[in-house]
Amino acid sequence: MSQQLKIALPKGSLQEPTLSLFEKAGYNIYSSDRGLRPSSDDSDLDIYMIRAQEIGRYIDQGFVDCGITGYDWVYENKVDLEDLAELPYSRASTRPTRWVLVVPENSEIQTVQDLEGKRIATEGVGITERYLAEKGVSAKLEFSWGATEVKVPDLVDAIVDVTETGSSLRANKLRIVDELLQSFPHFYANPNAYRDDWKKEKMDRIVMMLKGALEARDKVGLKLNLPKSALEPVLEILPSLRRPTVSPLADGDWVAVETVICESIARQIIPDLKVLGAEGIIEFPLNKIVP
Ligand SMILES: Nc1ncnc2c1ncn2[C@@H]1O[C@H](COP(=O)(O)OP(=O)(O)OP(=O)(O)O)[C@@H](O)[C@H]1O
Ligand SMILES: O=P(O)(O)OC[C@H]1O[C@H](OP(=O)(O)OP(=O)(O)O)[C@H](O)[C@@H]1O
Ligand SMILES: [Mg+2]
Repeated sequence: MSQQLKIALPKGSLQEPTLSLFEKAGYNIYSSDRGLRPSSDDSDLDIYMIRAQEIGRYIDQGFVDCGITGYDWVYENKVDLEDLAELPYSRASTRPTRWVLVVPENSEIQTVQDLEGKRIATEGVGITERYLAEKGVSAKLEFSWGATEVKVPDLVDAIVDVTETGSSLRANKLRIVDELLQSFPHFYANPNAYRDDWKKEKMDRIVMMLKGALEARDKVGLKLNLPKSALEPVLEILPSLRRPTVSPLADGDWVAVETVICESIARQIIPDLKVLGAEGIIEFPLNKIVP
């Protein structure tokens, strides 16, 4: 049988954004709600859906060759993996997940030092232990299986939990005392698997396409025609990610300009270009940007 790459993808919070990133990168993964061994349109891949908390351990043990999981859980599990790329996406936004120490809004606790001898609940016991040791604070740490917000103030004095958009903190009237860690998903490999030429090349190619898809996420392509005399002022207002391509047109007094810009500024720039004399302006979506 031909070789296959065993790859673990996260079940849970990161499942949906991870599968949609793979689709944008060109890999279609066919996953039903309960299916833990999804198939895909790339027969080189042997895919396992595994809880984000455990993926690092399974890569470390060589049960899978590689996988995507949050940096937070690899830090928590203290496993030594080949870190091929940070992939800046999250559950609901493009912001990193933050592990924060939080208390009820009206709590007397203002700093971590106020937690000496107090009780803290968290899913990330290792992350919290290391943080408290760094701060020289000794507190009673309790492992929490989730829904941790409900435990303050009756069961514990503070919790350490992840926040992304902040809506759970607001809904539960909680206040951030300190931030312990920021985390994005990473593509990790087992160091031995990464020494295998075929697997290394396969992983590097997947990482290139994933990064290319993320890079293109909020960018658009822009093409326009211009009288040569307007080129200088136009180049001044184009915040080109890379140098714009300028090509001559059949009419020697005109040039075509092609570039890539952030989608968020297109609505400002396109009318400005028009005022400067641009014609035939085309904005188009991009699938990948590979530098
Ligand atoms: N809004 C978010 N909430 C929770 N985790 C998030 C969020 N955004 C990104 N993540 C990331 O998802 C990964 C898994 O999160 P977590 O450990 O909370 O498990 P989960 O998939 O949310 O399952 P559970 O329902 O048990 O919490 C972590 O690496 C975390 O940083
Ligand atoms: O800042 P936000 O965007 O609101 O995200 C943070 C919330 O997401 C996580 O909950 P999850 O859905 O993973 O459930 P859990 O509490 O059981 O972990 C986390 O524990 C917070 O409750
Ligand atoms: Mg969670």
